[in-house]
Amino acid sequence: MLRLENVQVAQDDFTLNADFTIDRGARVAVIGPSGAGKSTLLNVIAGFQPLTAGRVWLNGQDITDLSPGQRGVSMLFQDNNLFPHLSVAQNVGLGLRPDLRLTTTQQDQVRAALVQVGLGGMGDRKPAQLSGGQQSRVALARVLVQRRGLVLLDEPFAALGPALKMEMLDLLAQVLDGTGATLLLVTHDPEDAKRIAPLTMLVADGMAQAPVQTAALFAAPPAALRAYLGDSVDLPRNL
Ligand SMILES: Nc1ncnc2c1ncn2[C@@H]1O[C@H](COP(=O)(O)OP(=O)(O)OP(=O)(O)O)[C@@H](O)[C@H]1O
Repeated sequence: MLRLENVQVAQDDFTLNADFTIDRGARVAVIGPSGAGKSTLLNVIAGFQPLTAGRVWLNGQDITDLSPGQRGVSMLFQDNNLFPHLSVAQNVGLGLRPDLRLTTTQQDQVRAALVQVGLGGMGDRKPAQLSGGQQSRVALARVLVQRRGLVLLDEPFAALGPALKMEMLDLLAQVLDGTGATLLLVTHDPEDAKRIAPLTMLVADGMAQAPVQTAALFAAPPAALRAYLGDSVDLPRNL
């Protein structure tokens, strides 16, 4: 279980408050206007950004003062964060050991993660020798290989076309089915939320609200969500 208890993050004129609980194994989409604090929220949970007030709990442990590496949390950033001079396998291996001194078992884990995302046999390539979709798969494999209980994805597939993005979301769901990890997925696309996340959290007006049922939220969006979605909620699907 992830618990943000009276959390506040303040920087310059920006403030984000959060007070919510997410059950272990839940899948939550994080949606809201640009600049509302979605990335900030993930950074706080991952330990990359300090709190001004409050505590963060993960499975009963107070992780507020732990470094990112000690938290049992994996985070995937918007740009995939692949290193062009390293091979695909090395990029995945970084998830296990930043110095890449992998044991034979860890090398096997890297190979298995690459197979899992459909990149078996491509470990020796450089990222530039892969398509955009394949590069996203490498980044996902790096998250998988860590086998952490909480996975934070910050618009991971935003650069992909619709079909490829759906494919990646389905792959992600399949992988989470296997590991039982909790997911927080930042997205600007309501369809992403509907496809993968039974719960959705709205971040708006300085507040990360408690997650609610995705279907119910989009069926009757509150004012802040309506303002963000604009008319797009009413557009026919084929437009
Ligand atoms: N490194 C930083 N230093 C100072 N302010 C920052 C920094 N990064 C973000 N901010 C500010 O913090 C606020 C929240 O930004 P954040 O990136 O969390 O929003 P977001 O909801 O993820 O936006 P987007 O959807 O555009 O990615 C914004 O006002 C932004 O300008």
